[in-house]
Amino acid sequence: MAASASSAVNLSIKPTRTSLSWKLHLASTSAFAVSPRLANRHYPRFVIFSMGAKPTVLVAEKLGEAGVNLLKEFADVDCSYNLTPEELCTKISLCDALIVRSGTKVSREVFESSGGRLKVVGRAGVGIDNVDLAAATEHGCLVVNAPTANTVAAAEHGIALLTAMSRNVAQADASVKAGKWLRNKYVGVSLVGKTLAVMGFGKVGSEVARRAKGLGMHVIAHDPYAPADRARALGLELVSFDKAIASADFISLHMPLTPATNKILNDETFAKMKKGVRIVNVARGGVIDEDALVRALDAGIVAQAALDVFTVEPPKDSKLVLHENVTATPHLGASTMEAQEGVAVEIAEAVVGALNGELAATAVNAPMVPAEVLSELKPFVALAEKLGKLVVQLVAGGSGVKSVTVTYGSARAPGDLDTRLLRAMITKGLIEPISSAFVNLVNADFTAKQRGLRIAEERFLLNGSPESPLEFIQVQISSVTSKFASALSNSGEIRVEGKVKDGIPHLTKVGSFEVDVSLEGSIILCRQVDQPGMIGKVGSILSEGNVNVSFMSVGRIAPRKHAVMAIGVDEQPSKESLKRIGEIPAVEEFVYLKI
Ligand SMILES: NC(=O)c1ccc[n+]([C@@H]2O[C@H](COP(=O)([O-])OP(=O)(O)OC[C@H]3O[C@@H](n4cnc5c(N)ncnc54)[C@H](O)[C@@H]3O)[C@@H](O)[C@H]2O)c1
Ligand SMILES: O=C(O)[C@H](O)COP(=O)(O)O
Repeated sequence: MAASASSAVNLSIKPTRTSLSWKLHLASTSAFAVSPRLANRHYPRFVIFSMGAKPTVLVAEKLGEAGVNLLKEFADVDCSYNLTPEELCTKISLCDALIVRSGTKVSREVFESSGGRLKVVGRAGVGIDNVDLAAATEHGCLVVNAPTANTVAAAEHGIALLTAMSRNVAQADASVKAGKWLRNKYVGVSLVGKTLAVMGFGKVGSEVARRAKGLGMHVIAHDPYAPADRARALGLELVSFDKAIASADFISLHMPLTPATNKILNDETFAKMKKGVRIVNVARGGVIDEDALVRALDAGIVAQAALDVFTVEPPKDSKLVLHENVTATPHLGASTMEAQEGVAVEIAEAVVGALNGELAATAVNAPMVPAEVLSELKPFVALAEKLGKLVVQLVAGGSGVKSVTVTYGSARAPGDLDTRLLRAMITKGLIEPISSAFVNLVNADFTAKQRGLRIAEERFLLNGSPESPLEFIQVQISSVTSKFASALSNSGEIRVEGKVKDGIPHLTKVGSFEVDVSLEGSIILCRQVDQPGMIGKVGSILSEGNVNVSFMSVGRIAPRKHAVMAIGVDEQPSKESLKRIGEIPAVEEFVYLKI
């Protein structure tokens, strides 16, 4: 894969930020006290941590007690319900995490108002259409949800609405309470033998399908992304959208609200349905054009509708809700005691895990990297960030970094190496030293794109054992000038390469020079005429300046020609020491790099 140029971005070198703010990096220990139950998980941790204080979690909607208790073991928990948007924006700057259900709009303003402190939004449920995901990602805020605990509750509510609607339970109940006895008016329709089209064959849809089959219905499903074998396993057929809506006696909606599903039931699609079709919606109100549904009900195309969800919740002065053939519930799909306890625990664990650095399995806007993959990539993650940091400091001020190529040398088969994490850390290394941006796994790709920085990845397939995921990582920046000309490869790119040795990241190549210096502390790269006494001269200047040398390595093209010396230093040399190194006659160029 070749790197291709994209729009220019001029990155000026600024001092590296000291991180009083949250950091995203791998660490073996946790910054926060964790409940024994959570501490038992042995994941490498992406610590997004503060300075040892307990994090603050704002719970903005009622959450099951078990979840709140779990959060309290780890964080200061502020349960403040029914906040206005303005109150939420004010409070959020004091919070590290926010937990909501579907009733709170987590808008761009919320992320902007957080001043960078908000690091996790937990959605205690499935649908994340009330969270501005793009804004979350841009602000480096992880969004996690609780996708499984309310599935059965939602499916049961779907079935409850289906059966209640077909037998007019709600309308009949209201009439009895009004003192009427209308046995002829409320004659229903049977379900057995009728065709039910399940639209969206995911978690809830498949549970509804299973239950509807138990009621003797003929079930078909439409889902462009569902595997056919999952449908076959339940003994039903996946069909096209048009076939589903045209052949159904009942339609049950179970797809997420996305730009593609927004108002997917509209005048045009209602016109294609069987006259007298009945519709259940426990997904999201927005998948139906509500005005069109009123028209379809009035025209008798739709005989009845049972709705748990609405475009605007709660609906106001809604003709639809008041329609006599509509049964409405106030978004109760997930509202069983069992589901709410389950969701609360599921989201509390996800939020605590995320605050504590684990890559959440239910992350919505970040790659989900399995724990085993994380574990084996851990030393390479550190290498990736350090190489990124190093290479960008080799760029001469004023050169715009546009195009970076990362080459992974590995004996693993292509496709058997998940590089998203490594790419994110290289991006972090490239961007953070030269900007005030905070880059993490969530926003790395976005931040790179926003800066017009294109990062192309290549694989170099090595012979040998694929036991280790990687042999080396090489990072190249093209179309720039370097402040250390020896870092340029023969083809003119700034190039550095590194390996992991005994678990420690090492720099092993600079331009065409082989070196070997551990990437701890900082580094002086120095090009000189290869001659005796050079190591001693540089070493004594550093020791006179009280700078401890941790590592030294010389790479040369041929004896007595040019050599590049890489010196690892524990302390930052003074300007005077650096000046004296530059004045050694055989030294042709040198650079001091912070890592
Ligand atoms: N009423 C409630 O209280 C309640 C409770 C739980 C879930 N929900 C909602 O139910 C919906 C489904 O939840 P889930 O947990 O089953 O989600 P899911 O992700 O498991 O399933 C959604 C399915 O919809 C499919 N889909 C996507 N686009 C589609 C399209 N254009 N046409 C047809 N299918 C499409 C997906 O492939 C997926 O299989 C979500 O909108 C969720 O928010 C509501
Ligand atoms: O998407 C969901 O999980 C459901 O719509 C439930 O929403 P709720 O948590 O607001 O009940």
